[in-house]
Amino acid sequence: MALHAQHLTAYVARYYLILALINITVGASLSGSSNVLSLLQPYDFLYYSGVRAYYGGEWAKAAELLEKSITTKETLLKVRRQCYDDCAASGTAALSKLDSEEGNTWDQWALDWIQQRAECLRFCIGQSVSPTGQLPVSTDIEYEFDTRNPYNFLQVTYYKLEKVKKAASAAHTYFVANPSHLEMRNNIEKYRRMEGVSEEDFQDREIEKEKHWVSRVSCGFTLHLVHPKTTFAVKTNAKFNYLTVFLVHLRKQYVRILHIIYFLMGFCFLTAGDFTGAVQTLRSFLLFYPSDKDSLDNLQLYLETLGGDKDSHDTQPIVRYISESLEEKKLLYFGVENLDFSFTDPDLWTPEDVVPESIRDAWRAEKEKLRGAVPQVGVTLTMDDEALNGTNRVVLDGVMTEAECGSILQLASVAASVGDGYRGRRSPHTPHETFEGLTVLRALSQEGLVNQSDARLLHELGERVKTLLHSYFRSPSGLFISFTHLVCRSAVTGDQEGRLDLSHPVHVDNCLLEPETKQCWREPPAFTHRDLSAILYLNDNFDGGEAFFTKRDAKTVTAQVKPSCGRLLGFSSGPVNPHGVRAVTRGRRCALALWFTKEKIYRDMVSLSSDLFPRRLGLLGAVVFVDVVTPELSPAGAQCKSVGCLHACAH
Ligand SMILES: O=C(O)CCC(=O)C(=O)O
Ligand SMILES: [Fe+2]
Repeated sequence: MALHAQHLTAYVARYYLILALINITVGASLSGSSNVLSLLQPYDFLYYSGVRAYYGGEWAKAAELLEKSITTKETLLKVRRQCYDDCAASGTAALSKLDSEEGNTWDQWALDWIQQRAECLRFCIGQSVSPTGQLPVSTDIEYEFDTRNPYNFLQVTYYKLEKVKKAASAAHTYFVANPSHLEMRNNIEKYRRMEGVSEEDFQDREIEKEKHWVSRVSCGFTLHLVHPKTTFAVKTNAKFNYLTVFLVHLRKQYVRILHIIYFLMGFCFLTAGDFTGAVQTLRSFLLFYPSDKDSLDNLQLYLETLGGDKDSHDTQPIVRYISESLEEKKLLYFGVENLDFSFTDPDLWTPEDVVPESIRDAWRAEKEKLRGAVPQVGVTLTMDDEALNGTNRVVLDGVMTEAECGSILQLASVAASVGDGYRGRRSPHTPHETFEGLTVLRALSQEGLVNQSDARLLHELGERVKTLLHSYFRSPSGLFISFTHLVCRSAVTGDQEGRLDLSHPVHVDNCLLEPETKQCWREPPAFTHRDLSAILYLNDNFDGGEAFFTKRDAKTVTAQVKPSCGRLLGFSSGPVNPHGVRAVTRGRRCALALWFTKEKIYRDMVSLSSDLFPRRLGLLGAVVFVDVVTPELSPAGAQCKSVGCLHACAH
């Protein structure tokens, strides 16, 4: 448990601070209220106290406090959910006004709705949770609980208390989330051999909570958006428009969210067969992006399906909002042009003719900067789980433009060195194809050779894919880019006759698949930290090369995907998704493979910030040894792919 000694030092200062806070709060509240002690206490405080007892060898106390921290965290979540449900109705009177009110007052009613709901939530949560318990916990604590570290402490604690059944269960719970933890694996083996321990004791205590890890955006009537700093709900009816506009109005970064909302909303309405809703959503989207071709085509299609336009959309308040906003902007730009007034337009949708000609160039440049931050316009869902006949799989189209595919293909031909990424082997998977790979790091380090804006695009694509998959799979925890690899496979001309092999054999991205036993071993040399896989395809001018999924036998094909520019195949990296690539029998197939992790220590430092590229390059020169090897090819212990293991690899 040397690991914890490091963590502990970091906690000490915060621990005393929290302790002081608790004393103050409890002391103060006690004088005013008698039941304050029955309120939920901060679970981080309980955890720190438990860890302290652990290091003091006070095993019974440690067990009690650690358990309490776990149950308190759980209860806190339940309370929040319950309050959220209980408060769903509050403020709806204000909400109903949105439809009937004329003029400018709709945003006040929207604000009213949000405020009433917030007040209801605050009151409701305050009934069960102490004021300090309501404070957000530090990211360290989140990390501890996300990685199930409390169970690591509990395992030893129960062992010391000679409660081996509980120890076995804690060990197993920890191991499920940390399958490469060899020490815990050994411990589990030891527990297995112990008298009084049976197979049923190896219970995953977190299984109920984890079940909700990946769930689809349901097409209910309220869309819950969880932003790192805010949680809010958007009604998927006419009022939806008010809210999004209101949010855009509030903060420009919500523009990013707006795209995702519209994307998901359109999809939701469609799957629910509500074409009127889909038309409304599209119309709203087109107000911001009037020339988005796909949306215009879709609108046409939906209207045909509906048999004409029944609603007069001019009466929609969002239309009024836009026209009023544009009038305001005209005035503001007049001020910028004539009165030495400064105004930064947060909206990407402002039409050019609103901006005076004399400042249009500067305005365009500014807008371009903003545009880089926008994840996606015009992305469509092509295949979901059902179409792909499996679990946690998706195909999205329109993720890249033709021009972007062209830039990355160009980058591949200039910079990719033969065999790079697979230990210099020209043909790591099959002798009938040559293989070229380029890592982001290499792209950046080839200054002069590689156009830096292309290299930057490579990085931005990673962020774009992350945003899309994160929202599609609705992972509550953060996702980090773990590795980005630009890969081209070329058929060797004259060597394709009678070919029966694959371009990439069937494998699972985060464990070692053993088709005979249908087991998948989540252990090195597999890249066990990978949680989500994504392949962003760049071209289709080749023969063969379809990606496919199989059952665990690695033989029974369950779905197939044909690559094309801007098509994104996303799937969870685990054993539900064995996959491979069919032989490329003519031409060159290029794709950007990306892997994402929930584990911060495995994040790709190169991908952290495009702004930091030049500075990081120097820093990261030492990480050039980063090498990509496929799970089935890499020798045991050859993994050194993140700064997390830099120390181990450096010497
Ligand atoms: O290129 C593809 O379609 C899949 C590649 C793949 O599975 C991998 O690199 O792990
Ligand atoms: Fe793969």
